[in-house]
Amino acid sequence: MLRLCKSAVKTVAPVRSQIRSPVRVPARAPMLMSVRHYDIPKHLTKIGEEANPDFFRMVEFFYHSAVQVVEPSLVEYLNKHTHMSEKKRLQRVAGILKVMGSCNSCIQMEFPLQRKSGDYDIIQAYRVQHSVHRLPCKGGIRFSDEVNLDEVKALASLMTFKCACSNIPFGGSKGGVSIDPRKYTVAELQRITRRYTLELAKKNYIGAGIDVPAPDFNTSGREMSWVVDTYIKTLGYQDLNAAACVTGKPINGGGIHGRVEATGRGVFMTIEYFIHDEHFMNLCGLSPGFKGKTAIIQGFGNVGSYTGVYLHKHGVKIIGVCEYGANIANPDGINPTDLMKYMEKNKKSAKGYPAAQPAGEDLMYQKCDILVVAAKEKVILADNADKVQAKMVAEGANGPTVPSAHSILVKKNILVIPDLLCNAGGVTVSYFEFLKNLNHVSFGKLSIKFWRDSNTALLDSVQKSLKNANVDAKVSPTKEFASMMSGASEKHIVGTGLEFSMTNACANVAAAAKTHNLGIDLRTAAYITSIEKIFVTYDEHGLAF
Ligand SMILES: NC(=O)C1=CN([C@@H]2O[C@H](COP(=O)(O)OP(=O)(O)OC[C@H]3O[C@@H](n4cnc5c(N)ncnc54)[C@H](OP(=O)(O)O)[C@@H]3O)[C@@H](O)[C@H]2O)C=CC1
Ligand SMILES: O=C(O)CCC(=O)C(=O)O
Repeated sequence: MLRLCKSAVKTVAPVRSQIRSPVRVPARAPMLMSVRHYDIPKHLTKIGEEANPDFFRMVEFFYHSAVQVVEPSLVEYLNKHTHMSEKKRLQRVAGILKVMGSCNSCIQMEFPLQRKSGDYDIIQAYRVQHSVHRLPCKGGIRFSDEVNLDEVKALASLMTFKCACSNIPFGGSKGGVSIDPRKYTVAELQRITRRYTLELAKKNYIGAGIDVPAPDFNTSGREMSWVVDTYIKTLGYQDLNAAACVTGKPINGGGIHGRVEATGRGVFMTIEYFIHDEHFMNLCGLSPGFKGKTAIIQGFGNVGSYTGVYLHKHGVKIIGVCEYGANIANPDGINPTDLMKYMEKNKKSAKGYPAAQPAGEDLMYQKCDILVVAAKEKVILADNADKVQAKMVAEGANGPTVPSAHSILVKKNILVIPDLLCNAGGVTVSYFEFLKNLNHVSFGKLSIKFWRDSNTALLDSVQKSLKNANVDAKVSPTKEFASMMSGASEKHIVGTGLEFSMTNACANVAAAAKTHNLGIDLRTAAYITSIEKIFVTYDEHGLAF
């Protein structure tokens, strides 16, 4: 796959490993080196033009396209192995890139379910571990009648690159059960989830050190409770860390404050980062800042609704919401919290929402500043990308844009915040929940009393000093200090930890876009930051026995 073109000369930057600065990282001074040419694998060469490619092929294509840009600097990075010949270094780079692009393992299962009616269904389900370069692997479980092996492989590979992009030390995996949950009773869904978990446990595909699922499309804390309960009561009964076998659990079952809204909150944080970046705003033709901005949200489930809540809180007018079978619009703005309450009471449908008007099928293509796509994959295709009028697209969903559409959006100077960066808030807070479970104590619990006592003693001491100096004053904490006297709460730690992580990831991606002269193409930049980090791991740990 690698071909060496000795004649050409190009400037590229060396691999940056684990940039940790929470603020914008300046692009490194480029280094002079020879260009190598990396060929996209043959089976993917047409994917860039296909109208509706397979999902896994799509992610593979994005990965290999980014490799084409970054491969010379990976070769350069291996110059540090002075004992290796040039040939060996090239072989090592090619080997690492092959491993990184391949899927480690997949399981496909079929099990029976007796329906309430007495009939039997055969349920098909999957779990894919794309990368085990870090363990455990991490990725949600999706319930949808569209689930198939290709989709789960694609989603698992996205998890690999997503975790690396945000410095979350996990490999990538994903699970899916091929059912339409609306067609099953709650009791039936519980039996499906428990049987699925048992199959994962028997096949060694779940466990705190192995593979840790979480919620995704059509699943939530309820299903995660069933997962952890099944695991603890069966194969995990001797495992002290059994509660860490899944994240996104309700608080009472070992969950963490802030996971429910984490993905949407993270989507908002990425929009916030780029909307305040003058360079990228110039490229897409928007004025920096939230003032006067409008947004349309496609998919108002967990991710879309919380993204809306945070955008609204920061003054962005939500002028349209596209939901399955019910598009609604209001040029004066929709209140997302109010809409969430309405949908909760209205069988999760936005139909008939009184504070907005029904809108046509083309709502997604109406003029707005920010389009949030938060429903599912392959929504922006070659034949509708041209219709998108937003200046920014935030990919709350996984894989909403196919490669041919991605090229059209880039040509139109639309700033796309790519899925692997944009929706990483969920897995980030899942990581915090995982740590909480391994610690067997919630964040702050051991130090709260100490901080309260210590700060109270500080105020007493100031009061006494004033008294000794004959100053008659009552020392009392300000409202702000009073709220911090007991140190950081779990909620506070999760909020600030998430912000640190998302901002850092955005800064790394922005820096990679500049270093590699990618202009507005943040997707390639995001893949590059992930590839660089995973590459260093394989180089240091080794890749084959
Ligand atoms: N939950 C999480 O933590 C994370 C989720 N994601 C991704 O975000 C996306 C959404 O997931 P999540 O919010 O959890 O899922 P939910 O099931 O909570 O919400 C999905 C929403 O999208 C709607 N929808 C489905 N198809 C369409 C369509 N064609 N047009 C408009 N709306 C549609 C659904 O409506 P209806 O209910 O009527 O079908 C539902 O309201 C997925 O791609 C998922 O992989 C990414 C990172 C983390
Ligand atoms: O929270 C997690 O572990 C994974 C969430 C997820 O499935 C995703 O980011 O797509």
